Amino acid sequence: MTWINVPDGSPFGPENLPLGIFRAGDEEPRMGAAIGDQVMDLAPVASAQMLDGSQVFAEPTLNSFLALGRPAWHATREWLLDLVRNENNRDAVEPHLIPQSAVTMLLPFEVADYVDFYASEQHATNLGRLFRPDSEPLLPNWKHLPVGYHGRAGTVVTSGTDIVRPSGQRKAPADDAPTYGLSQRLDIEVELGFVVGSPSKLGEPVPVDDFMDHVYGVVLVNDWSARDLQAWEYVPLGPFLGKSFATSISPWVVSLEALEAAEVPLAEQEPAVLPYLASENLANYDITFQVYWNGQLVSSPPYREMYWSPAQMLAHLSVNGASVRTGDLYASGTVSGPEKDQRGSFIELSWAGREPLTVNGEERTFLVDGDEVTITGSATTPDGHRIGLGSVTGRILPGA
Ligand SMILES: O=C(O)/C=C/C(=O)CC(=O)CC(=O)O
Ligand SMILES: [Ca+2]
Ligand SMILES: [Mg+2]
Repeated sequence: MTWINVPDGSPFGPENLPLGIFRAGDEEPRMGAAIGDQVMDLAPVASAQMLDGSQVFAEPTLNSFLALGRPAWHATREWLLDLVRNENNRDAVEPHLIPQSAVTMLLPFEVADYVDFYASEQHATNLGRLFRPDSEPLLPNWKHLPVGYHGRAGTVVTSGTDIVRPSGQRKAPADDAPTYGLSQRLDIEVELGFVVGSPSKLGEPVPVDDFMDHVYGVVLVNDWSARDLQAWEYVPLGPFLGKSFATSISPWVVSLEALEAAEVPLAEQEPAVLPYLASENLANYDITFQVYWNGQLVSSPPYREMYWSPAQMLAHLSVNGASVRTGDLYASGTVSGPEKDQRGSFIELSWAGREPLTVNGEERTFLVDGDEVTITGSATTPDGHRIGLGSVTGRILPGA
């Protein structure tokens, strides 16, 4: 409950309170919390209350806040919950509520390192069938470790950024030689991204049970993928230019504390994992995404079906002693469920172009210039409230 007007069905009810960076007019960008259709401007509220460390709310990225760690994240959440629940705060807060329509949302944090996993069994099986039709779809390592690769942090962009169609080398199996040109198989990947707050030390793996100490929250991710570039370049070192041209994230970072109400146990893993990946407390999130292609709903991938938990991903990416930094982003990998209308990429939805979709009356396989894709996602908790992640959107511009 809250004294603030929150429209029915809003992704940003009073239990959620995600954080982001907004710009109002020509003022300096700073931190805000989403509540209903409004942004709470945190810096003036915190400084009027002489809150300890209130200067972090005036910064143009979340990084300083993220570096504070779990006790401070928790205290901030308690403070925000009290602000929105307790009507005594109305006079202090109301002047600092700004309509979201009046602000521009920016990239919420400076991305340190970016890692992309491959944690959906359905997606990995589908892509195995499409990319490697003559072998077993799941490679022998897949159920022993969360497969991933290091991506390009500098090309992570915020929702609303236009995506220029990339060029590169392509060679279909039937072609004699590679050619250079614009990607003809531009695709999306629906993913959940985990945002690291507290760093770890070089040489010290992060134990699987320490996930909550390091990860602050989540964002929506669209890992744009040029399938023709990818198919030719990826053996044996994995994705490179087919993925690195742009990755879009949503502007609001939803805290793990808010998402806790939507936790579900991880499904049993068979074969059993090695001890550094094992824990009694492995959880997943009951989040459902929606994919809109030029406004038409084409898929609803379910996160709860993911094979690897985010805690296992963090334990694995640091097990060799690699440290994590404030602002690291690691993405789950494409989220695909068992049903056709739960697939998280167009290569799967159109079965590599062989089974076109009908989008607003037109046949579609991969993205054409001018197309716009919007991904939304939310969890409904057992007590019936909704924790929304907002949306991430991007439009394809012609390449040069
Ligand atoms: O199976 C492959 O060769 C590669 C598949 C992907 O596109 C990898 C990827 O980006 C990971 C993911 O999003 O699940
Ligand atoms: Ca991906
Ligand atoms: Mg990408």
